Order: sequence, then C-alpha cells, then structure tokens
Amino acid sequence: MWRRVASVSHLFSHSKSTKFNQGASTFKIWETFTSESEIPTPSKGSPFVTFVLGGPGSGKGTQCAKIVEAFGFTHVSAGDLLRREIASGSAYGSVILSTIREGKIVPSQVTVELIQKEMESSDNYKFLIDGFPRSEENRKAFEQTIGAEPDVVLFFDCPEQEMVKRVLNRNQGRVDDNIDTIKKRLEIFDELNWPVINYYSQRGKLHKINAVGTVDEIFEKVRPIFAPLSTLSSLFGKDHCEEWKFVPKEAS
Ligand SMILES: Nc1ncnc2c1ncn2[C@@H]1O[C@H](COP(=O)(O)OP(=O)(O)O)[C@@H](O)[C@H]1O
Ligand SMILES: O=c1ccn([C@@H]2O[C@H](COP(=O)(O)OP(=O)(O)O)[C@@H](O)[C@H]2O)c(=O)[nH]1
Ligand SMILES: [Mg+2]
Repeated sequence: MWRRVASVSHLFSHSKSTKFNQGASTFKIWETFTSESEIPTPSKGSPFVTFVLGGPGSGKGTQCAKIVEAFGFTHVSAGDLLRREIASGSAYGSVILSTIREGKIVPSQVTVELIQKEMESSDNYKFLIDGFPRSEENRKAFEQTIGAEPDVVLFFDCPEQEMVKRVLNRNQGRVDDNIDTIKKRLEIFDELNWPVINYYSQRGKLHKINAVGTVDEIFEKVRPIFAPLSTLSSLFGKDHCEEWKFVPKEAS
C-alpha cells in the first residue's frame, strides 16, 4: 500500500547536513497539499532507500541487478565499495583486506563514509544498499551519518548449504570465497545480522523472500514489492514520486 506522508522530515531528525536533508521546506509543501490541493507538489526530494540483506551467497547482488533493470534503482554494494577501496590503494585498504579475509565486519565509519559518497555523487534518488547494514552498529551509524532510514528492507532467506554451494561456485576470485572464510562469515551473519533483521521486522519494513529457486522465480517474488513505484512514475512522473513513501505489508 502507498500513501502520501508528511514528506520525510522525520527521517532526518538525527542527521547532519547532507545532500538529502537540506529541504526544510518539504514539510510546508505537505501542509499546503493537505489543506489546499489534491495535486501532488514536487518537493526537494528525498532518497528512497532499500536495504538488501541476506547471508553470503543468498543472491543479493544477483537480485539487485534485476531490480536496477526493472525499476531504475542505483545499486550501492557495500562489499564492492570496500573492494574498490582496497584496489585504489587507499590508507584503509590493508585493514579492509584483512577484515574481509577474516570474514569480519569493517568499522562502520569506513563503510558508511563510502556509501554516503556514492549516494551523494548520484543524481538518482532510489538506492539499493546491498549487503549493509551487517550489524546493529552499522545500522545506527548509517542513520546518524546519512540521516535516513530505509523505506524497504529485503531479506533473502537461504539455507546455509545452498549459500555455501553458491559461494564456492561464484568464481569471481574473491579472497573470502573459500570454505574457511565462508564458515566465519556465516557465524558473523548469525550473530550480528539477525538483530538487524529482527529490528526491521518489528517495524514492519521487512520483506522476507525465500531465496531458493531460479533467479527469475525469486525475482517474481521481489517484483510486486516495487511494482507500485513504476505505477506512480507513469501516473505522476519522477518528481512527484519522490513525495511518496512505501508503507510495507506485514513481514511474511
Ligand atoms: N537463485 C539462484 N540459484 C542459483 N545460483 C544463484 C542464484 N542467485 C545467485 N546465484 C549465484 O550464486 C552466487 C552468489 O550470488 P550473489 O548474487 O553474488 O550473492 P550475494 O551477493 O548474496 O553473496 C553467484 O555465483 C550467482 O550467480
Ligand atoms: O557493510 C559491509 C559489507 C561488507 N563487508 C565485508 O565485505 C565482505 C564481503 O561483503 P559482500 O556484501 O560483498 O559479500 P556477499 O554477502 O555479497 O557475499 C563481508 O564478508 C565483510 O567482510 C563489511 O565489512 N561491511
Ligand atoms: Mg554480494
């Protein structure tokens, strides 16, 4: 279900000044809409953020590519940003590399800064944040730094055996796609990611998707979650859609 909300000023209550929270006028625009007009009014815009969660090999990246193609999101993969940072020879590179090798989680400050830069350099307002947040600490750091909460949270639910099989067959030359690191990543996922999943489930934002099946079968479960976005785009145009927020169904 979709409804119009009082813009997004509530999303930015703890925020620093970022590209996305400078529109103090947006609440006034909503007041104008509710009191005087039935026609949606363009606002300064706000990010439409989707977090994409799931264990290693659950198919997050694969499904993100399909969502980008169908719904025009910008894909921000936290893992890819970290790997790019290593490849660039940055000061953080060696710490990131050893953390990834051990299957642990890179300090939130580093990851959030990379995500923030990526979001701010994009002209798009729809973002898929893939593989993040991996812990409650990650989640809180994002909220505080970016000043936004996710509108939608996808969780690809996949049995461990299937995840291990997929990761071992991934063939992308990743330093962490070996059986020892996968075991550690699964342990860390169990310990630190479940609290994040439960947090969003309690807030009614979580869409749990059974990640077993073909890529297309799984995408057919994802598609209806975003279908209202394209309906709104065709009815009102992009600017007007920035004024709409998704009100998710109860988590399944
Ligand atoms: N539904 C699926 N069935 C079988 N293999 C899949 C499926 N989805 C993705 N894969 C493959 O599994 C591996 C891991 O997928 P990926 O999207 O990288 O997962 P994640 O980003 O969650 O680690 C890749 O080699 C991918 O091609
Ligand atoms: O927010 C993040 C995302 C990734 N990682 C690190 O990067 C690795 C690979 O993450 P990616 O999301 O690429 O792995 P996937 O789940 O897709 O296999 C993880 O195991 C972590 O060590 C991290 O520390 N923080
Ligand atoms: Mg991935």
